Amino acid sequence: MEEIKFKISNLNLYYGTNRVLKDINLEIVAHQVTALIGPSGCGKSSLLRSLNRMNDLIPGARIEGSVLLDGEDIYRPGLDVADLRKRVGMVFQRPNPFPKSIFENVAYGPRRHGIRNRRVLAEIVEKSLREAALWDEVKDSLHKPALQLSGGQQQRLCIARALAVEPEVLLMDEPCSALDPISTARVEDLIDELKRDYTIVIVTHNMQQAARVSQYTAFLWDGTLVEFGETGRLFTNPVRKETEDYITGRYG
Ligand SMILES: Nc1ncnc2c1ncn2[C@@H]1O[C@H](COP(=O)(O)OP(=O)(O)OP(=O)(O)O)[C@@H](O)[C@H]1O
Repeated sequence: MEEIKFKISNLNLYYGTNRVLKDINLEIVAHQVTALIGPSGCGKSSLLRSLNRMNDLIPGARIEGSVLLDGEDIYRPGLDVADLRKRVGMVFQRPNPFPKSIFENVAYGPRRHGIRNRRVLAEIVEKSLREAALWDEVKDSLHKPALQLSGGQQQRLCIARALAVEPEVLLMDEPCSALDPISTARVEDLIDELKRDYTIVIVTHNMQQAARVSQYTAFLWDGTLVEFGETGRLFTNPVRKETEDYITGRYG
């Protein structure tokens, strides 16, 4: 039986009076990649952000319904949001390294969680950079400014930074949209490897990318989850007409 990492039930999200997610019911399978697709403004990023409560940072944002992580409601009163975001890490559209060295970017999270020992930090940095498939390129320049890396390297650095606190889930919001095709291919290969150890949810505008990297796909339209299923099936044999029109490029 597949393990369910997130169980999203009757989720509504409002920004002020604007309801942008409508009665979403969705289960995210552990150790698989789930892609969120749909036209611009349909609520993909909002749904992604509701999985680690990043929407809490938006004034006027409010949710109804529940999101269970390993069976526990992440919106329950008293939940430690910092701890939640340690378990559910995030990588953004544009690589956003800190203006510090490569080493310090990756060591930042572990330091914040109380790790001070230099040798332990160095081990975490190496392990995370290896996992993000960046180690070989930067091992001799760990103290160089991160902002001197190429865009594709910076995005892998941001993935390493997210992995350094040992999350269980990685949320990726269009992680390749600022990358060239070669860097995109590297990040896609990486996503495939990372699913062994992590549960991944990725927002993408690129349907070929969704088809390449994910095992499950959710198609959203105007805040509603129109169709969800195994990626191969959804792309070859969509049940809903809206899905078919979208994936064949008839709109969106
Ligand atoms: N910070 C915010 N404050 C108010 N409304 C917002 C905010 N962020 C998004 N919205 C609105 O919520 C709706 C869903 O936006 P969201 O960014 O989740 O969609 P999306 O599918 O990720 O879009 P895109 O593909 O263009 O990034 C849109 O109508 C958008 O205008």
